[in-house]
Amino acid sequence: MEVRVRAPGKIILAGEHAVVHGSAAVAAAINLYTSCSLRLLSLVAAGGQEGAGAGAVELDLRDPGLAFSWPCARLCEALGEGCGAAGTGKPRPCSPDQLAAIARLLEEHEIPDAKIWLSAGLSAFLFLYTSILGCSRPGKVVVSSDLPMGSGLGSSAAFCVSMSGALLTAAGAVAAISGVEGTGWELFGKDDLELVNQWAFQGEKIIHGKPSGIDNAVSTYGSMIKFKKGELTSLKSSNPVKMLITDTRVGRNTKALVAGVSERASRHPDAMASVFHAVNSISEELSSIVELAADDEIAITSKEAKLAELMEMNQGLLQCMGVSHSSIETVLQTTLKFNLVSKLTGAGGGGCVLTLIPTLLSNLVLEKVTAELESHGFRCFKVEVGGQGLQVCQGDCSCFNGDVV
Ligand SMILES: Nc1ncnc2c1ncn2[C@@H]1O[C@H](COP(=O)(O)OP(=O)(O)OP(=O)(O)O)[C@@H](O)[C@H]1O
Ligand SMILES: C[C@@](O)(CCO)CC(=O)[O-]
Ligand SMILES: [Mg+2]
Repeated sequence: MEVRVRAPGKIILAGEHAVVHGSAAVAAAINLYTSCSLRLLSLVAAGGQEGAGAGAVELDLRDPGLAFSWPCARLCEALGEGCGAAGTGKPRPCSPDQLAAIARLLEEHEIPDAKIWLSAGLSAFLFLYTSILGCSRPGKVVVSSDLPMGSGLGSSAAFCVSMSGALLTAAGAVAAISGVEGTGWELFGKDDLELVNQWAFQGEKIIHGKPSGIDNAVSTYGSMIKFKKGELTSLKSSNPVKMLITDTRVGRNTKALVAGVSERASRHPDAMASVFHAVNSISEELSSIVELAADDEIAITSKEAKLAELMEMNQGLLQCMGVSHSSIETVLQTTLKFNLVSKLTGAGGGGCVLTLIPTLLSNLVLEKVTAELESHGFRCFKVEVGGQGLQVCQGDCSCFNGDVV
């Protein structure tokens, strides 16, 4: 049996970091995906084969170009009781003992120093696989992604959502109920998505430490959402929101940035509470503006001007939180020369920056600003905003553009 799924990355239009402290945030899915294909090997076949791969859980990460294999017997021995297949039951968090056992399993593999940041993703993988399917189900998983990793576009969430979606489908805990017209993709129902989202959140906790849950929610459900304290409101954007994304290519780590903001909040509780409160107001206002129907050029221009101003204010507050970076400031200054407004997206500290592209902006100006940004060594791309969340294609599926097992 082979399952193929994909889960989107995201942009955050307003509210990152403050959302971890209870403020509202607005996020949307983008048309860049992490794809995951999973093939369960039958126990008989796996046991009957001798040599490498027999009776093992294998993971092939195409983008960093690394492959791993853990014999099922070793997983059972290391994880013992933490290893009951719970796929159909309520998602449970990774206990400290389980995490320590997973870390020991990873130490048995030589991960190159330059790719040590992958350990968090590998830990989430081992936790999700063994928690959902148990330790004695041999299988092979291949992951490939359009998303730059560790850049603010939700690569960790897309990884956890696609993995949870594939594993839960293989476990028979969830199943697609409808197709996306004109494509080979199928969608899950609300309850199934909720189960996937809860498992993915447990994976995100391993990677992020203290995630708000917004990234896994938008990757699971898609669309544009307002998210506050775990509660989700779907936003109907009446006009397309066009964003240019600039990847500064400055690597950073969400877990460390989130921890840094929390430390600043404990040093200056009153000041930071005011900052988070201001971000909450910005997200609330931005979410209502997104839903306003603008039918003519004047209305659209005025709507875009309001969105731009709110993004600019949010960027100022992100700077107050200490998560901007000189590369982000360079993007802001460059786009401002063209009267365009930008803000960081995701955890900041480098990574990606959003620039609002007004409907009336000429292609010529867009090309000029892109060329100037790229002259700094940054990478620009345009994305579609607000598409589908988790999708599955079972059987022989030509729509799957990831790598297959
Ligand atoms: N395709 C993948 N394969 C393996 N691990 C991945 C993959 N995508 C993400 N990860 C894991 O997630 C980590 C990056 O997560 P991190 O939260 O720091 O950045 P992000 O999710 O891209 O940005 P943000 O959280 O700001 O949106 C990587 O270091 C790796 O451990
Ligand atoms: C920085 C943060 O707010 C968004 C990361 O995309 C972290 C989170 O909400 O989990
Ligand atoms: Mg992340």
